[in-house]
Amino acid sequence: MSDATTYAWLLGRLDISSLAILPAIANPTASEIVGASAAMMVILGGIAVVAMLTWFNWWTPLWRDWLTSTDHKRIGIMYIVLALVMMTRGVLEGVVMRAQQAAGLDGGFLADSHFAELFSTHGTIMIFFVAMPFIAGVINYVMPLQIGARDVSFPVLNQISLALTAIGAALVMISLVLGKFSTGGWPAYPPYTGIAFNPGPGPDYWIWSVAIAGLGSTLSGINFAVTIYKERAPGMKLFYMPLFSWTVLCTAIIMIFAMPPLTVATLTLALDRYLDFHFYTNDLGGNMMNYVNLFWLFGHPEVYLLVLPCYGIFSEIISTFSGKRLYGYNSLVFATMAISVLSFTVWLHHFFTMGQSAQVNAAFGVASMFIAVPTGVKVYDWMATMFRGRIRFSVPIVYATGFLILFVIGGLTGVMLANPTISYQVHNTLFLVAHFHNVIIPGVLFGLLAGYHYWFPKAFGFRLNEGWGYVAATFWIFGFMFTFFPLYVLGVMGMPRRSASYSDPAFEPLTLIAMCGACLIFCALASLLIQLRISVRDRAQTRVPLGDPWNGMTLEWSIPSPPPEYNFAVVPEVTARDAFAEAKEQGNAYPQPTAYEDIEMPRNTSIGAIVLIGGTALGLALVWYVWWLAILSLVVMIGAFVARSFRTDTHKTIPAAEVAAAHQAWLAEVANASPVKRDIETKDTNRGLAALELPQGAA
Ligand code: HEA
Ligand code: HEM
Ligand SMILES: [Cu+2]
Repeated sequence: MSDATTYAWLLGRLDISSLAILPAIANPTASEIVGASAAMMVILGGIAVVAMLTWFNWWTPLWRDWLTSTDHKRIGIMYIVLALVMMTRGVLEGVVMRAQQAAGLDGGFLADSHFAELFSTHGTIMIFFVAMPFIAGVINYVMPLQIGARDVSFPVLNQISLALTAIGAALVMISLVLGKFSTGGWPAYPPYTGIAFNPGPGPDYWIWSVAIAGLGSTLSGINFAVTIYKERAPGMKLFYMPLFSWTVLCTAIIMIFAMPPLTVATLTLALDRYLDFHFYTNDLGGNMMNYVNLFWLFGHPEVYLLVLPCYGIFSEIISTFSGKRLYGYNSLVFATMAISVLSFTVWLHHFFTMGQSAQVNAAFGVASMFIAVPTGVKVYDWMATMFRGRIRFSVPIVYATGFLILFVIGGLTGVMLANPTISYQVHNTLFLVAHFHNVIIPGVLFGLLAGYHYWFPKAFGFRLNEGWGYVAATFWIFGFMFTFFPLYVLGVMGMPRRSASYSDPAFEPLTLIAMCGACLIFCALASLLIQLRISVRDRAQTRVPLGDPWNGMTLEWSIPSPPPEYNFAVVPEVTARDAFAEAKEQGNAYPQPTAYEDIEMPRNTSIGAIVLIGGTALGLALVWYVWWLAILSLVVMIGAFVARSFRTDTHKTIPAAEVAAAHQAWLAEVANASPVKRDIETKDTNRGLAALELPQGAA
């Protein structure tokens, strides 16, 4: 018996040849060296993190304050850190792909299969492990504060959702070091992901990372929706909610209904691969078109799930920095609802060319175009909000302006694609790639970055550096335009998406411009990192402990920065929309409470960490056929859940006296803050400062 079979029970199909670095040593082609360097970056990055945690003695605080925390704010921050780490990889992959295509006339430096792996990981990472966790993070941080809640409805479930998302991200990272990832694109269509075409571990990595993270998103959706229905502060009717919270509610409902089709698609694909089922094969009654339908039944609502909360972020930012209440609040809410419902009626526009009748195509084409109507309503509402506002041109509104101009272009090319006859011409060309980056980058990414800039002072008590903020935003906007506008032209010229190389020299100049654009985007990412570093260094000068750095209108600005664990010392009574702005107008922004009560908060728990470790082991075991490990990790996780269900001391009480002391100290700080100091705290830029009112009515 060979060594491999001797150890098969122990390591499944994992053996020394699975190490991604080895081929680069045996056969150092450019492609292998790029792959091996990426693997080394993951390994060295991992070692660096462990070394840093040990050197600074950060293991205990990491465990006590973060990994076991059930506080929605900390969970939100961890989601965002995860998203930023994964974004670094996603952007680097984008740059490498653009370099490959720029050099791709009759060749390039990457092997075809390596390029295929790159667009598959890039798409998967950007959607599932950048956009989704970033959104989940912002929602987690902001939504409970906006509705006057002390936490989400199910804090422990929240921790588990984060763990499930992190498992997916971990599996994609591990695939750089052990084995290869799928080559089937982010939708992982069979037959490319079928066992006959690709028997390796790649599609299995995709299946388990997406299935596990998708489960986390379903649970998050339930958690967010229940929180909004059940935890609003007294008096906060649904139509008093800030617009961001409204978009969260609609997104949560989309999550609840759109994630299950993805779960079904991934798990049936797994059944095909693991147990020789024939859902998506040509023989034995299978039909791979069913996969395509199921995937886009999820995939289309998914893109609105991503963009709706960002519409919410832009709504908050545009109104705050225009110094005006939102124009057309009701129409914005109804437009959000309309988009959520319509998002479930258009999935077929992703495969107009799959052979259904012209009538069916026409129906879905028209339905897709309908979405332009509520979206247009929103665009006009935002413009009307800015109209005659005293606009403070701070970093978040730079992103918002970039969004308004660029997103409309991306939306309009979407409407073009919704016309089946046009789709027949440009489907699966770079025109499509340009369309979706044109909606996702200005719409989703700019929204999240604007939100990051806007709420950062709330979360950490000091501002992000403005100068580097402008630099990053400018790089993003111009980098985006240089990278993706040429792709519209390339698409119309007929260059297919997902091509590692091409033979038509006419494509070359535009691919070169796109590569330069990608380098600008890389500079944008670097600027964000520099900005963070500098902001942390200078934090003493940019502190905003009073908690209202932008002259905000909603409840999250009415509490200290960073907020206490329980958010609100006394849960506020809400009597109107824009509750904090209203209170300021009435001179009652910081009321003196009549009494304080004990506050009950959930205790820390290690269940999330157990799920993280157990789930990662389970995922790896399934990918590599290590059955004993799969069973063991399942048993451990189930055991942990059973054990937890016996615990009775799941909550702790924060005594009223402690809450009162902290709150009174802060109120005194607010009251003592001279107008000058408050002015400094509200002075994000010098522009338009005259329009600012200082917080009034401090107790
Ligand atoms: C955030 C993500 C996002 C958003 C918001 C959108 C928005 C839209 N998308 Fe896009 N789309 C994607 C992400 C997104 N898309 C992705 C990822 C893919 C490809 C996936 C893949 O294959 O890998 C894709 C692919 C895709 C296709 C498939 C094409 C093909 O495969 O051949 C189609 C076809 O109909 C389409 C249509 C639309 C439409 C009609 C909108 C509309 O919602 C746009 C509405 C907005 C506006 C129109 C602008 C503002 C409106 C006004 C100013 C009012 C005036 C305008 C009019 C009256 C027209 N999209
Ligand atoms: C930041 C700079 C980015 C660059 C340079 C970039 C570049 C690219 C490139 C070169 C491709 C392959 C195009 C092809 O098929 O020929 C691609 C595909 C893709 N990108 Fe990006 N991208 C970026 C950001 C994003 C973001 C932010 C998202 C989503 C949140 C995203 C989602 C996708 C998806 C879903 C695909 C399709 C993958 C597939 O074909 O299956 N990208 N990108
Ligand atoms: Cu769609």
